[in-house]
Amino acid sequence: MRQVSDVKESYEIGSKSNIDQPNQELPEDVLPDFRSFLMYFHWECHHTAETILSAMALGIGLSDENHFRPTNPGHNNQLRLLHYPPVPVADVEQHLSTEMGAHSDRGSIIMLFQDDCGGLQIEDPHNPGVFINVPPPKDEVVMNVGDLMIRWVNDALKSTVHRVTLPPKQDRFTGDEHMTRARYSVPHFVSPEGQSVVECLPSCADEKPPAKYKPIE
Ligand SMILES: O=C(O)CCC(=O)C(=O)O
Ligand SMILES: [Fe+2]
Repeated sequence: MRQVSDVKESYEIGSKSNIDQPNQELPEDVLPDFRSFLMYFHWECHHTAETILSAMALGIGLSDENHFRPTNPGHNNQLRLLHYPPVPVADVEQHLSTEMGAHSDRGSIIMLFQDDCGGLQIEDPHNPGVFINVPPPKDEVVMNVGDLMIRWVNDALKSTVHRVTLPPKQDRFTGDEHMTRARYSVPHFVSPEGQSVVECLPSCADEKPPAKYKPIE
């Protein structure tokens, strides 16, 4: 079997109340204000996520727009800083390395901030195996539905399979060595509390379609 390596570096932080995954703090004198800014940004992202979750609750027909708040209070969220360092374009074209392989994210919803490099793709839900470019929107956030949310809503929403690959051809490399440009992205993963039971919402299941997934904790 040929090994395909994912080439990236990441740093993650979450709520200080998450004692199962304590933050690995950088010393304050190494990057002054880094910690406090990241904590501020983490909670700003969560507040925006709460608004999105409220819109989703109304969109799927719940009468309580705050339905997802008690199970998603933010203490199990993760803010991930991602750096995809330059790699030879030929390695990616020959499938010796990839930026990030195809996957769906686990939690409730995911908000993704990215620079202008491009390379993010989603799988066409109607054509498995066919990937579509998601051009980097300026000053916008890309939002994905996570694997736990689809259990709540009984597949009324889909969790998006996505991957990161080479940017479009005209912008694929820099320099004589044909290296990719460094890419930076910041996903914020919103996940339910560890003790929450994720089970099909009554309004999303009747005989047609019945609940497709068992409750999980
Ligand atoms: O870097 C990106 O644009 C996507 C990151 C991602 O999908 C992830 O970290 O799960
Ligand atoms: Fe992802």
